[in-house]
Amino acid sequence: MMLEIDRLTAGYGRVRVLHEVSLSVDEGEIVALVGPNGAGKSTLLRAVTAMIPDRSGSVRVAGRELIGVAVEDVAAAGVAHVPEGRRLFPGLTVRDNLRLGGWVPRNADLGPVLEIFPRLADRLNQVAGSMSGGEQQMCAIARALMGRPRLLLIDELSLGLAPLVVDEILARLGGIAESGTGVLLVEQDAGAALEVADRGYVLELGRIGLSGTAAELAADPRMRSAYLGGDPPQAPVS
Ligand SMILES: Nc1ncnc2c1ncn2[C@@H]1O[C@H](COP(=O)(O)OP(=O)(O)OP(=O)(O)O)[C@@H](O)[C@H]1O
Repeated sequence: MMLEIDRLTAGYGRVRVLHEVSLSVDEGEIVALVGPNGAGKSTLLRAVTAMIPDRSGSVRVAGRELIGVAVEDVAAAGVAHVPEGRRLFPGLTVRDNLRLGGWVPRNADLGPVLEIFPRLADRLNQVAGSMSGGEQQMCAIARALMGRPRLLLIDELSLGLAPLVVDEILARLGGIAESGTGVLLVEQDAGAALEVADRGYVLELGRIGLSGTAAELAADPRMRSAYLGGDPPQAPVS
């Protein structure tokens, strides 16, 4: 397993947000984590990356325990995080944003990430803040890939983007996973996430409510009525 979370409890000070959450992401697998606002999805990503100190349970990446280690050790274990809102350096060029993502910036080879996001190749000298939202999201994911992570955590990829742009970016995740990287995708847009994911989990009030393959979740009546905009299950007509 690339990521194995076992009974993770986490929160902020005395407020517990996650309650004994267990989930996994295999090598080369795309796993969607969906659920309502405030369920704790971003908190789960922050707990994996050691950005919040109040954690218990187990978080293992490629077999290595990350509970109790510091943020820099998380990066060294091969975890990259694309946070909500992208957090690019808007005044720096695309090239410099990408180079900052490499663990050894001076030696960073941009080739592999430009292959995944060719659109960035034409914009290397443009300042990141002047690009479209979709291009900025590509830049944020590309920056995270510069360290050749084993595990890529992406928070709200679709935030503020048009559906067609979201589809274009999501379509690239397959290529990233093909190289063996595990992808954990936190997404408000459950329908779009399940289209590219292999499996998924639904987080509700800090607990896993439902899980299964993407096809199972997409067909689940509760999932359809709550998150996929489908009709609620109908009573049988007598
Ligand atoms: N820094 C913080 N300090 C205290 N409470 C926080 C902090 N960040 C988040 N929370 C609380 O933790 C809970 C879960 O928030 P989180 O952002 O993880 O949810 P989410 O599922 O990602 O929601 P959304 O889809 O709206 O981003 C919320 O009740 C939120 O108010």
